[in-house]
Amino acid sequence: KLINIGSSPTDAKKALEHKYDYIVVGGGTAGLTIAKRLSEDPHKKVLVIEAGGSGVDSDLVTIPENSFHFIGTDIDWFYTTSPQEYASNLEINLSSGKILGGGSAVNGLVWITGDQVEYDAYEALGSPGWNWQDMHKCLVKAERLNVPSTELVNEYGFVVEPSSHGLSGPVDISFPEFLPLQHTKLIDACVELGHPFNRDPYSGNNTGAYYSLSSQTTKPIPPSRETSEFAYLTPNLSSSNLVVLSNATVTKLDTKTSSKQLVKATGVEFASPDGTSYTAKLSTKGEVILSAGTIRTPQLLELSGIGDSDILGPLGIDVKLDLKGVGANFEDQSLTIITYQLKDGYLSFDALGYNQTLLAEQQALYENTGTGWLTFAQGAGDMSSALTVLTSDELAEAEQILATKPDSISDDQFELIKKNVFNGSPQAEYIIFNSFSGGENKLPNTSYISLAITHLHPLSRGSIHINSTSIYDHPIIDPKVLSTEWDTWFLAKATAYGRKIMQTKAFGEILEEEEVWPGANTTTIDQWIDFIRKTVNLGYHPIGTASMLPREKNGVVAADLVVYGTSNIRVADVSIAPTHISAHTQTLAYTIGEKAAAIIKGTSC
Ligand SMILES: Cc1cc2nc3c(=O)[nH]c(=O)nc-3n(C[C@H](O)[C@H](O)[C@H](O)COP(=O)(O)OP(=O)(O)OC[C@H]3O[C@@H](n4cnc5c(N)ncnc54)[C@H](O)[C@@H]3O)c2cc1C
Repeated sequence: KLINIGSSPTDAKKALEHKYDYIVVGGGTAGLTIAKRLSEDPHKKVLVIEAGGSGVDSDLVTIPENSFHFIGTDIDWFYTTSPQEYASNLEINLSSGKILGGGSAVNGLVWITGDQVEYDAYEALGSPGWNWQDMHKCLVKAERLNVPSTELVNEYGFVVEPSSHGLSGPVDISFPEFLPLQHTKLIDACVELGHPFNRDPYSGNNTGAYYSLSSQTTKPIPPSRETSEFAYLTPNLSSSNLVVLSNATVTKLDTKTSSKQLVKATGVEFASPDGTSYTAKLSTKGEVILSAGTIRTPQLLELSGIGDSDILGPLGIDVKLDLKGVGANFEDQSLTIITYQLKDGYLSFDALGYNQTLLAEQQALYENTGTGWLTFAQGAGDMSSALTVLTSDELAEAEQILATKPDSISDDQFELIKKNVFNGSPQAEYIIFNSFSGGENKLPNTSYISLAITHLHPLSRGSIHINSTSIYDHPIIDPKVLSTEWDTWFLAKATAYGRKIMQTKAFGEILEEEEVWPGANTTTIDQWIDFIRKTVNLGYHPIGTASMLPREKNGVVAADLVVYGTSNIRVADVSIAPTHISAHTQTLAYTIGEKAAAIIKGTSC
């Protein structure tokens, strides 16, 4: 049952007369996954409390090409970082979905998994059962692969290995019905430069150029973005033991300390949009599952008195549990953009802004036939290892830089990442943004494209901590982006290599020769570093603030996802990921949701 507490407070009050076996805080990607799976036991009552509303009737959500259009709207938490000391004091946008489905309702729809060694690292860092094999099974359980039609295969050359995917899970994944020429050119360009073409990047080896699936449906027409709401909640609205309260913002957990000196949650406090306070209660053996995402999960723990006493004490918060790792070990990938103008006769999505006839045509095509530009999702990319991006001289320089561990990161995380830099697993991702996505002096009525370059495994680690006792104040988000020599040097080199990709014969057919951004004057490593320090972005893939690590290594949860020092509080969202994967993170969120449910039920995926 879905109850909007803003419009149906009476129904909400009635639902709150019950005690729940599980209260899931946050109905986002992982949260709705775990809630649905837990509710499969008809004897368990499950309550989800979500700050946002439903995305069912929102074009911003359902139309695939609208991803990123949510930024600044009322379905965006609209965070920015604190001024970044090593990046020209930039306050970098880190928008996040405030809606049922969370990130899955607003993201870029890219559906991709990382390299096997990156998942195995979770186990190596101290969490038995968290490895590629087990985690991949959980992802497969979530997936419903739509095998591409012969027409799509013939038109774009899409390849997919069904054996790497689930065919009957709740989450529809498909190739987009339309892939712009500039995206297929990325694959041609990378192959021209000698990168491998990877037929099955979902096998645990994702290195090379590849076609990527996206989280969208194929039927009915028109295709829709797939979200955790549409996949896990909408088909199960009639389940009597699954209640979802929307437009309800959790303010803190109610806890007591048990005789064993463990903190025990007894319920959850939350508020409706008009400020009315409510309490949801747990049954005696009940559990709270925090799935509020990397930014809000540590905030809620801290507001509930669980966190670093040096941070909570000065704010006057009663410290229930001194847990230093809460909000620490925060990591995001870092991203730069270079921009080129398309030759006359070629169009990018910029044209939807200056050509109203084209926009109307594409809207009609989408509505009537389910094809065309509005079905767009990435569809193509390249994961490059350091061995591809760097010359042999540069690899020698990389060894020198990595001879010293920066203070930001733990010994074992550093050693794992360093090993992977030289063993050929991906360190940089290249994807096309099909519009003018970075730069100055944009000409009217002109189509551009940008190349987005992502450093997948930075060594910088930052933090997310509260600075007030109110849930409504954003926490301080400090990724410490580019704070290590490696992060700065490698991103600069990877960005310079991006220019090589854009200067291939493949792209020469469709791009004007002159680079629009940063432009031909940027050539030396110092100039590239200057460029990235002035323009760096984050990957919108924040992780790590409730890390699944040993407690003494800034861990917050153990392998069973129970918060250290508590008896019935678990975390299940991407904040538990201790280090990054070479991928976008929605597959990780669904994996965590499925695996967390299996752990709680005492089964496996
Ligand atoms: C702009 C953008 C683009 C992205 N692009 C891609 C992509 O193309 N491919 C990909 O794989 N990944 C992408 N990602 C990342 C991916 O979507 C996220 O990593 C993933 O969805 C996170 O899942 P989660 O369950 O950890 O958190 P979320 O899905 O963010 O869920 C957290 C939920 O908790 C709710 N919540 C928070 N605080 C409270 C509170 N106090 N009370 C009640 N509810 C609360 C939120 O509203 C939200 O619904 C993108 C993310 C963004 C923001």
